[in-house]
This record gives sequence, C-alpha cells and structure tokens, in this order.
Amino acid sequence: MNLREIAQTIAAAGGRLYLVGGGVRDQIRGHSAKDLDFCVTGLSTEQFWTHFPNAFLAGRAFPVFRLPVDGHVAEFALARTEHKISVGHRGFQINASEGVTIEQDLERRDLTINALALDVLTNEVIDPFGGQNDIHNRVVRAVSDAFAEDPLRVYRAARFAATLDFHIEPRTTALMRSLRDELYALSAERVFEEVKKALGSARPSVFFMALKTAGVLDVHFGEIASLVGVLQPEKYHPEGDAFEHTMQVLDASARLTERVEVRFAALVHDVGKGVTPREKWPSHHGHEALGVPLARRLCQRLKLPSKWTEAATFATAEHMKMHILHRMKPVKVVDLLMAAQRNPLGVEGLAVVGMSDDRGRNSPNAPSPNAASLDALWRVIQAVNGAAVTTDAIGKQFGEELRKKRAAAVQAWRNREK
Ligand SMILES: Nc1ccn([C@@H]2O[C@H](COP(=O)(O)OP(=O)(O)OP(=O)(O)O)[C@@H](O)[C@H]2O)c(=O)n1
Repeated sequence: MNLREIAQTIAAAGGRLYLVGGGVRDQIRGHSAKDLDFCVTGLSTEQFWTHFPNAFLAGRAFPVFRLPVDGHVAEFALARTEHKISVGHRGFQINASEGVTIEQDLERRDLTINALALDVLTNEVIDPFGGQNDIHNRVVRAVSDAFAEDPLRVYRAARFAATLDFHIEPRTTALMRSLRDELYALSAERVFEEVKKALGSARPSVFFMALKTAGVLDVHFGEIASLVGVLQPEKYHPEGDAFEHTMQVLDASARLTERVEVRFAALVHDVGKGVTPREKWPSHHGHEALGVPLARRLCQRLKLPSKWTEAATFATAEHMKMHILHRMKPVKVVDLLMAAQRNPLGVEGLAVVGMSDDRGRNSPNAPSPNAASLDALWRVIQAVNGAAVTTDAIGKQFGEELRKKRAAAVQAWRNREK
C-alpha cells in the first residue's frame, strides 16, 4: 500500500492520518527526513487493526503500529495525551482513545519545532504552537511547562540546538535548569544517544554550552564543567580558560573528522587541567597523566563503548607529544605511532586531536607542522617491515630489532626533510 491509500482507508473509516515530529520539521527546513512517524486520529486500536490486519502492534505502553509503506516500514501511533503521574520515563497516564485530537497529541510534545503535523491527504500544516515561526527564526522553544515531564528533553533541547544550529530561548533554558535534579535518574544509554547526535553536528560545542548556560553541565559532564574558570598560560592560550579552549578544540575536530569517537577524544583531552592545584595555575604540568582516570570516569558514567573509552584515554595521555614530536627521539616516535595504531583512535585520530589542539586557541586555521608530518612519518614507519630484520632474532629480540630499524628510518626521513 502506498501512503495515500493508507490515508484514504483511514479517512473512509472516519479517521485522519498525519505526518508528525521530525519528519515535518525536516521537510519545512527543506531537508529530507530520515524516519517518518505518523499519527492517526479518530480510530481505536481495534478499528485500526480491522482495516490494517497485517499491522504489527509495536508499543506496549501506548498503541503504535508498524506497517510497510512503499516497501519501507513506518510507525503509525494513535493520537494520545500523556500526563505524568510517577517518576521515571514510563510513569505516564495515557489516553489514546479515538476522541484525542491532533492538537492534543501535539501538545504533549517537547519542542515547538517538533509539535507540527502535516495532513497526508490535504497537505495542511497543523501548527498550534508556532513551530514554523521558530524554525524560521532558528529557535528551540518548549511547547509548554509539560516539557518538564521528561528530563531527557534537557539533552534533546541542547542536541537540537547543536544539530540544527538554533538557539534556545530563555524560558526553555529555565525549564532545563529546573530539571537538574531529575537528570541523575536518566539512563546512561539515553544520554549517550543524545551526546552521539550532538557530537555529529557541525559545532558540537553548542550542546555543551547550552548545558552550561542552563547550569546542568556538571550532572553528566563534571570533568568538563571543572574546566570552567581554569586559567592557562596566556601566551599559548589567548582564547581564555580551559573550558573555552576545550570547546574550540571540539569544534576544530568536527571540521577535521566525521568520526564521533575522535571528536569525543578531543573533548576530553585536557580534563586533567580541571584538577591542577590552583596555586600552580596557569601552569598545568602533568595534566595528561592526571586526566586519564578522569577521562575514564566520564566514559564509565556515560557507559561508552570500550572503543570510545580507549580512544579518549589515549588522547588524554598522549596529546602533549603532538607538540614535541619534532624533537622526540626517533624510537619514541615509533612507539607513539605504533601504540596509536593499535588504539581505536588510530594515527589519523591522534593527528586530528593534535591539529584541533593547535586550532583551539582563537586560531581556527593554525598550521600544525607536527600533526601534518604524522602521515609521512607513519608511511616511513610502515615501509619498514619484518623483512628489514636481517639477523636471526626471534620473539622479543625480533621486535626490538624492527623497532630500531624503524627508528633509523625516522631519523633518515628527518635528515632528508631538514
Ligand atoms: N522526549 C521526547 C521524545 C520525543 N518527543 C516527540 O516525539 C517525536 C519523535 O521523536 P524522535 O524520533 O526521538 O525524534 P525526532 O524529532 O524525530 O528527531 P531525530 O530523529 O532527529 O531524533 C519528536 O519529534 C517529538 O515530537 C517528545 O516530545 N519528547
């Protein structure tokens, strides 16, 4: 069945079919939508099933059906109202009877830009809360105080600000602030889904800045919040405190790679600066080693995949080497790059963190000679394989011989580059 046939069947049974949520938002923005969600008014669960016997009832808490449309499976939820009656994201009283209107269904939603519906048969846009206007003005705005019924919406609002490059209006920021205590109860998996989407945006800093403005950054990102107000040497860091630097590094990384776990590694690389004793400021000697357990703690709190944790802790431990690579002993360069290659960050990820670190100082186009030479150095090292070991060494000794041959190749490359 195609969508029009489904809409006509629903209309003939006395109901109405609407496209809702992100699909309408993206269409109005002139973007193609990823997944399409539909809302059905005027039909009960039994009536829907009578007309679409092959629909699969997917929801347990409320009626939502899956149905193939033009070869793709789409979701059809019956219009419903929701009222919070107890804690947790399942503690809602739900009414999904056929009398619920599309306007009532939109009212339970988080943001005006998501509280839009498109009548599939007439193409009429239902916009009771000014969502089109907010899309036009690039504003993230809560539909109502019912925003506070789901604390995940704090992260959703910050995430939409980042992915759409919108700004959050003050009343919504105040609602986000009011949900502070409830954020602790969110599952790490749900928070991580939002973080991942935010990291995928062109300017992920917007997400963290929005949380900071709402006074909730420390709930899940305490190690990042601790960087606020931390002084750094002005000569190297004209941008300001360690938090500002981190935000600039994060955005620089987003311009260099699509890999979100590398962007996350860039986010955490300096967390050690948050625990430098104040009397040592603006120096942060040893912040790499201090940062490793902090980076790990942050990853554990968010229950990140182990690859993310390994990449983040590696970047934290090793990022300073990117600034002294040219004067490191060749054998140390070999060790660093081999370790980077074994790590999920990879040599290319390490280069991104190094380059971003150079650019996160009010200099988005700063050259990074060390990071730039990494690629050439890595090719030089890789070109030396086991065949280069001419002695009959085995095991550990073989490895040591290979390491020395590679170090010699690094030295030879340096001599040629001089
Ligand atoms: N905590 C939530 C989650 C979702 N929604 C509503 O449910 C719709 C669908 O949610 P979802 O698929 O998670 O998000 P989208 O808005 O479609 O955006 P994206 O696909 O980018 O996540 C949203 O548009 C919004 O109207 C909500 O009000 N509150």
